[in-house]
Amino acid sequence: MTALEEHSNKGRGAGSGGPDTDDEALLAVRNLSMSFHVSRGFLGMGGGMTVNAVTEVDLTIRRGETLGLVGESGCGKTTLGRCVLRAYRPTSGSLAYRREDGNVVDLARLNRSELHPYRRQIRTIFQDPNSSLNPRMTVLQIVGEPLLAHGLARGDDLRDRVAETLRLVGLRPEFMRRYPHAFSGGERQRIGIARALITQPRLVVADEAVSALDVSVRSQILNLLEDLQEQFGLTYIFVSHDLSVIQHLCDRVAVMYLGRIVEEAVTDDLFSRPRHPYTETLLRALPLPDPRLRGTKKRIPLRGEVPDPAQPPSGCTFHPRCPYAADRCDSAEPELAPLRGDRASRCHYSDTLQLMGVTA
Ligand SMILES: Nc1ncnc2c1ncn2[C@@H]1O[C@H](COP(=O)(O)OP(=O)(O)OP(=O)(O)O)[C@@H](O)[C@H]1O
Repeated sequence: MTALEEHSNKGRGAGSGGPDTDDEALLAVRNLSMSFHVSRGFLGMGGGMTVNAVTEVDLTIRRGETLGLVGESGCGKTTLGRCVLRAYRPTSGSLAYRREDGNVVDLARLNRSELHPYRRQIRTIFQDPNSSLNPRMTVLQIVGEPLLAHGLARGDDLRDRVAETLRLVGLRPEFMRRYPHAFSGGERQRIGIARALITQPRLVVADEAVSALDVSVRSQILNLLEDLQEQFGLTYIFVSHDLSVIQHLCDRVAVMYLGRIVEEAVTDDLFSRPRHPYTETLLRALPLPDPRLRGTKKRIPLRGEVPDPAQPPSGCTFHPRCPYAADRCDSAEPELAPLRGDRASRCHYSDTLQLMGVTA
């Protein structure tokens, strides 16, 4: 197998936000699964079990867009993000990444050295700016390190590029001599963003990138991310629990439940007309600042917990918590089926249910 796998780009449209032939697709995630083997009991003497953290995910990320990933804790958002970053090697499936020269390479099949050039193109912003920055490194070392690692700059050139990137994220270049403890949470997150952007990436995975910040700082960082996206044509995958952040920032949203995408839609459509019962209950369980949504229907809490992914329910995995579950739902597993209007839902009854709990 060669490092560069030309991808035939044929086929699967449903639930992928468009067919693979979409020239705007920067990354086409296809049939991607990631399982972990977990040992049980003292020194693993209780045997092992398999946790299917991500199951058969299809998702297309288009150039220049922000795709939101939402779902309760444990639904597989972080694992999916880490597969895209190739921090994990997926158990199966492909990650068809369109390179700058137009060729497509399957990142899922590359080994460590083959992945190296792509690591500067696909970067991450960490969640917690307090723990993700090495306290013993100066800002110059932290922000400049990826340039050194990729052999892109050194010496004065490196210093100049760090200064320029600090300016871009709203920090003074002279800050490069300081250590992380000298900065506030918001400033540290700006340092983390500078570190992610210094290699001029094309795709940025931001996993709960603003959730550790105060509300006022949060909106400044979100505005910064939007400005940087506009300036550099960045593509974002934005993972968040916070639906108001997702609603504000994202062009499209994919909702995950127990490792699978259960609904995908353009942000406004998803928030105003959810088509999967899980999306509807998520929206109705959480307070939303959008006045269009607030107070239109009463809030209902989500019933029960997310089931153990090592022992998922039969049929539709959401059926034990679904307010609309019917007989068929506990035996037959629904597909992620395309609906009208560039959206998809994994529910037997998406076409017939009146999920209008959110808007009047
Ligand atoms: N390294 C690992 N080893 C074993 N199980 C794991 C590992 N990482 C994640 N899991 C399991 O995979 C499932 C999905 O976890 P993941 O962290 O991706 O979900 P999440 O939606 O990002 O949750 P959160 O919002 O809490 O981060 C969970 O059941 C989790 O316990």
